[in-house]
Amino acid sequence: MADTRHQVQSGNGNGLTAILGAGSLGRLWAALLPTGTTTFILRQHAPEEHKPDVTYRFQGCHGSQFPVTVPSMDWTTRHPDVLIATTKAGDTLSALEATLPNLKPTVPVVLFQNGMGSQQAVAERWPNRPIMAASTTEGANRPDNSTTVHAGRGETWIGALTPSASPLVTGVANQLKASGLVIHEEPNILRRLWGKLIINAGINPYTAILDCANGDILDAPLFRETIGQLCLELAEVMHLEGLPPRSPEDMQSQIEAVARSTAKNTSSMCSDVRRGKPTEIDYINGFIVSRARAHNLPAPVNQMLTERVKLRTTKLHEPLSDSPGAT
Ligand SMILES: NC(=O)C1=CN([C@@H]2O[C@H](COP(=O)(O)OP(=O)(O)OC[C@H]3O[C@@H](n4cnc5c(N)ncnc54)[C@H](OP(=O)(O)O)[C@@H]3O)[C@@H](O)[C@H]2O)C=CC1
Ligand SMILES: CC(C)(CO)C(=O)C(=O)O
Repeated sequence: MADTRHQVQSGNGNGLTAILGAGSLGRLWAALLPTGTTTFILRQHAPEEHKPDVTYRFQGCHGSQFPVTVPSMDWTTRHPDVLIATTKAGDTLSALEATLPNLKPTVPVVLFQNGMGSQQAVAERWPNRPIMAASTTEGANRPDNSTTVHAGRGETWIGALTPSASPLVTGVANQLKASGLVIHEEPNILRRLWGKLIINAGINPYTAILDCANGDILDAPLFRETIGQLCLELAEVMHLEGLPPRSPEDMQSQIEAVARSTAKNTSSMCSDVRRGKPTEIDYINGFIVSRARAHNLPAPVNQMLTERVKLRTTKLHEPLSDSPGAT
């Protein structure tokens, strides 16, 4: 008899995971899930356009390396049991708009974005679909186009965002556990996402503005002079959003502890700015500003950090006034 423990109840029972977003995190999952059980959903171009396999070298946490080849999705022959969305927060809604018409309405969708706001937008757009969110502390990056590195082992929590997702969380968690990564079912995923949001709000913008590694923010005057007020703003907004009380001092200690324990890391936001990519600031500090505004509350430090990160992204792309050809 077939072992169905790792199969999601609503799917086709083939254990196929479709990954929307063939970036660092998507490639991490594709490398670690069993060979032949993943497929990448690439950007939609012309329907008849041939989409190639995605090939790269994967480097595990302890330096082991192996080649990975993942076929791109062919909707005419393949039907996934789970779709995991590993696009950036700002791309997720439009990527799903293009993809979900192909996906059976009972197939669970798991959102892996950092920050907040994109998950709610997806759950509100498709309230009858089984939508879940995941919060992960795994770390992956791509030093070049053909290499994906598992930079740090972490854990992943998965929980339901829409009512029809609740009975499917165990099946999805079991399917993803075949990767060997640590997965937990999370009954209160929004609380878990807020927990990560606090860390990202207190580290990422500082590293992006100061163009430095996580640990280097700790002695920087910008951080020292504003982190107390930032945590006060976070505590006020979380209180008004009905989350369990957290003291600003406790949040600050946690932010500083993570900055110390990841001292040599380049944060995702600093890395985005350096590469000239859009950042997720609107879903981190920008999200706090918009929730504060909804409660008629000012959030000046979150606002200032959001503006300065945006300025930094724009500035990097402006031609220098003394560059050749500038007018
Ligand atoms: N990397 C990590 O360690 C972690 C990442 N996360 C979160 O996971 C999310 C993804 O991060 P990460 O993998 O680093 O980001 P990447 O930028 O490396 O990957 C995102 C991928 O999505 C692709 N994409 C964008 N739009 C579409 C679309 N419409 N259809 C198909 N593919 C699309 C991008 O393609 P293209 O390059 O062509 O734009 C890119 O390959 C982020 O929200 C991040 O915060 C969370 C925890 C850890
Ligand atoms: C925790 C932290 C800051 C680690 O670098 C992170 O999640 C990120 O870079 O986005």
